[in-house]
Amino acid sequence: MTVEKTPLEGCLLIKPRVFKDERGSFFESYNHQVFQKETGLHLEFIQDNQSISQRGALRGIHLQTGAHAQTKLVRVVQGEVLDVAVDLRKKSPTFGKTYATILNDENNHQLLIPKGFGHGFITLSNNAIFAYKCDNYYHKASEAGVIYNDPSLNIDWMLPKEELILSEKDQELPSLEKFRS
Ligand SMILES: Cc1cn([C@H]2C[C@H](O)[C@@H](COP(=O)(O)OP(=O)(O)O[C@H]3O[C@H](C)C(=O)[C@H](O)[C@H]3O)O2)c(=O)[nH]c1=O
Repeated sequence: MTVEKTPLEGCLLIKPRVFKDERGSFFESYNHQVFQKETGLHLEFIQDNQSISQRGALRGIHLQTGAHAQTKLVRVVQGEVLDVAVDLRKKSPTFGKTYATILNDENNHQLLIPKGFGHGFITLSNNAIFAYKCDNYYHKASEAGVIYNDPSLNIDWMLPKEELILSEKDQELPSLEKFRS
């Protein structure tokens, strides 16, 4: 696997080595030893999540705060999403800055979303199976987030507004400014 830095400190783009033959393809979606060696990070992922979304479904921008903050290693098992990491670390020089990349079942790319980052994605394929590893357990009371279309984030979600499908919760998330205050 190769590991590429992004403009946001700690947010890494990970490209696994894919073996293809006449039957199809194979790759190690996670190897603890290789991950530690290539990233230099000593993380212990303790919860795996999976969500299935239809085209236009936009989940985010979410994070857990404080002692329950999570590092996430995210990927697409099937389909395609635009995945977005938002630096919400209040003392970071890149606070409010975003990094977006296409994750799909062709490139098999993964994104490492550090603690303190907001995370969201929009589903671009008819359906998408999204899987990710977390280094801290779900803790509802620690959930926070920022509204997906905050103008100061300037995220191009690629689909027209009328195609977007959001949860009630996500439609009521605060602005970046409110999150920061
Ligand atoms: C995240 C989570 C949720 N749940 C329950 C809570 C709700 O009853 C139901 C759906 O939760 P929610 O609507 O928050 O799911 P998503 O919108 O996919 O949330 C995720 O979306 C973005 C992209 C993220 O990065 C986060 O991991 C996570 O916030 O699953 C659990 O039981 N455990 C969990 O770890």
